[in-house]
Amino acid sequence: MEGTGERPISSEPGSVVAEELRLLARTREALAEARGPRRGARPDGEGLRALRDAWNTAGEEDRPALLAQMHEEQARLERAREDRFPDPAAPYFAHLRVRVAGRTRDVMLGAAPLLDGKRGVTIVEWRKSPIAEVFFSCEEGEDYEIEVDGRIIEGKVEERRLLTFEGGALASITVPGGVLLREGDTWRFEPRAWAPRLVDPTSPRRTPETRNPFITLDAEQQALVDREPCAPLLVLGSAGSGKTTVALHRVAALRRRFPDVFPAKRMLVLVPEPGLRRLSERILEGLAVEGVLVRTFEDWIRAEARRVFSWLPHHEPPDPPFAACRLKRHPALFAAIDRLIDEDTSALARKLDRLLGFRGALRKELEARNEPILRERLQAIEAGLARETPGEKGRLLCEALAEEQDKLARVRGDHRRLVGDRALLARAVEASEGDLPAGIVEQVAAHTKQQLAMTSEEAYAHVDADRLATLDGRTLDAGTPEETSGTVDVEDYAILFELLYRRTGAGATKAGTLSRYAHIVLDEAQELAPIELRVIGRALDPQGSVTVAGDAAQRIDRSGHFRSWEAVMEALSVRSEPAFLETSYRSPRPVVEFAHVILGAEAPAEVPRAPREGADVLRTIVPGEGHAAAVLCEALRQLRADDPYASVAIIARDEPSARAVHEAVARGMPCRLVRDGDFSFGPGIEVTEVSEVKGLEFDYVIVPDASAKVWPDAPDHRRALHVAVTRAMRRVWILSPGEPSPILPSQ
Ligand SMILES: Nc1ncnc2c1ncn2[C@@H]1O[C@H](COP(=O)(O)OP(=O)(O)OP(=O)(O)O)[C@@H](O)[C@H]1O
Repeated sequence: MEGTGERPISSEPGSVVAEELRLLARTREALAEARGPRRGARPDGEGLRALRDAWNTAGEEDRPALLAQMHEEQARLERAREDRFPDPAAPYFAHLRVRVAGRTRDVMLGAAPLLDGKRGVTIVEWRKSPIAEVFFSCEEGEDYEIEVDGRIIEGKVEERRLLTFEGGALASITVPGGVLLREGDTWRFEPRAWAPRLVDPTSPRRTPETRNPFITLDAEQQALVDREPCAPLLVLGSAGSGKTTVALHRVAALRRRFPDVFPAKRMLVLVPEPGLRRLSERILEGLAVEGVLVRTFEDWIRAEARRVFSWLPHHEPPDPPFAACRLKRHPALFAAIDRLIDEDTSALARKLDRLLGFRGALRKELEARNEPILRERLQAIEAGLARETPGEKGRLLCEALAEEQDKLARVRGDHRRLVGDRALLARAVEASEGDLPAGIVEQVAAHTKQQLAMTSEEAYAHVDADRLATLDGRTLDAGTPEETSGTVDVEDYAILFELLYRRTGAGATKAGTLSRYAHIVLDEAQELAPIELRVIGRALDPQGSVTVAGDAAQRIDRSGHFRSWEAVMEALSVRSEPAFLETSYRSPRPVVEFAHVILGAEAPAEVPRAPREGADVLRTIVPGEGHAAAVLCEALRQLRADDPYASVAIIARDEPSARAVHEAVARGMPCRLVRDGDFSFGPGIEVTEVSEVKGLEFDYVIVPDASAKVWPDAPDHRRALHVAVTRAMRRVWILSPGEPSPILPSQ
């Protein structure tokens, strides 16, 4: 890029404004020229040229169709050209002035690039360009090095400014020590920093030693831990009130006091996410408990199902439809299972009726013709009917069932029918009383059909294996809709156990048995569906006990099947009055109060007690994602200096948002994108999504995407935001790029 040839900007506000306005004017000129006349875009596409040629040689009858195609192509080209240009109303959001090889250069950062050497205008894409990284990672006056096309380029940052626009006009410019704000035709200087100072001034800095402090349980918690070993325990309470702590301390206490009744191998801790699995393992380790199995529910039931139903396919679909997950976990599926079993039983009853009718006919026949073969048949039937159990019908039914002793094959057939038979699926929809949409039947049936279809490897089993090998070593169906073939959904495992139980009254097949435990901890139990809870209940020894911990306000499972805690305990086949923990230990008072308001109508009547004071929740609104990235990097850089051993979680709404934020922040500083619970539980910056952080905690929590678009006002978004902010042990920062989420309390 060429230098502007202008004097470096002085700190005098007028000259800064004048220079930015000049740059803007030049940019708009460059933009107008680059975009060209709006109508009649140049026919620069190959496709359009080909269509024009075809038009010249086409007969009259083909021309209308060709014309339509040409219009379409033209529109496509125009769209493509439009998309590549910056928005004239706000063409960039940042200005970087660097000195490279003795020359000064101005680089603007925006969503779309623009280059006009003649006018000295360079706008780079902030997400991709190497020079944009300098803006995010360096202070004014710092030297930098970047790699461009394999070459190292060195330079020095001279100026770094963030800009905002309102109604197409420049509205603010950051300058050292503050910001210049336009007010009508004049500009005013306001002393304030770009980004808020996140450090919590009320707590001492973290040191490596201040992690994992030893906890003394309060009297209420201790009483729960000391409960009768065989009594079930339901422990409820708001976020951070110590539910996990109590559940795991109870495991330690049972191990310590009754090692023979509760051997480690016969104790199971089930959690919803891998992050909480790892944290629970660490806490148990801290309590000197070894050998207790800690699993996510999915991992546990997958392993159980694969052992008991050895014929199961080995793969789960990479991207299963939400409809299947929703219906398969819905309590209304029980109605479909009932019908499936009933239909089968009535088929057997019909068979029996025929048999009884046959006996009557045989008797009459024998009276008429006294033939030995008829006598033998009648004797055989009567012998069968006369065996000692109450009621002929019931006995015959049992016999008929016993005939089909291969229960395994039966469960397999039942399962295929249940998830593939439209009439049975429709029964579930009907039983849901409007909760499940009618269209879900078709979606699930189609998904099942695809799952039962042969994979390409099976279909082409007769072809040489090396001819079937793909270049990237993946399966033939990978990345195609056929990759669902030959798979089983994770939700099917609980259904299979339910069917097995209905058929056999037990959880065993020839291949294996559902494991049994002397004690099971169920953490974040609000996330489990009744059909899943029933399997867990059956995995409990008859004398075994269970600790259930949860908080209905934190349920973020998208399929939303939680009804009540009574229903949870009933599905587990245990009874216990709930115990409530009243004190929020994790977060300071301002965070607890903020999180309470976020819940809206679902908030409990009382704000949880929070004995610890702390810093206010910070809130920042910026015009867009580019600004958000710049402000985030600035604030994090400062936080790293202020509290270097702190753990910082940037918690986005979902995975795509977490990826985008990570990509942006990683331009400015080291940070990790965390998936599958791979948290460090130590100092550093980690970017993740809400569903990953259930049950976890971090010193600082940043919600980086708190806009109306990403967090609309709906109960599930409210609960998810509540979960995100209640992870904070010190401070919360809510950053809204664009219009803030309506969930946020008014300031
Ligand atoms: N009696 C106590 N005194 C001090 N700190 C405690 C006490 N009980 C629990 N804590 C701490 O409070 C934090 C939250 O505890 P825990 O994770 O058990 O809460 P939770 O109710 O399971 O939270 P969530 O619902 O968010 O999963 C932890 O850091 C824990 O060490």
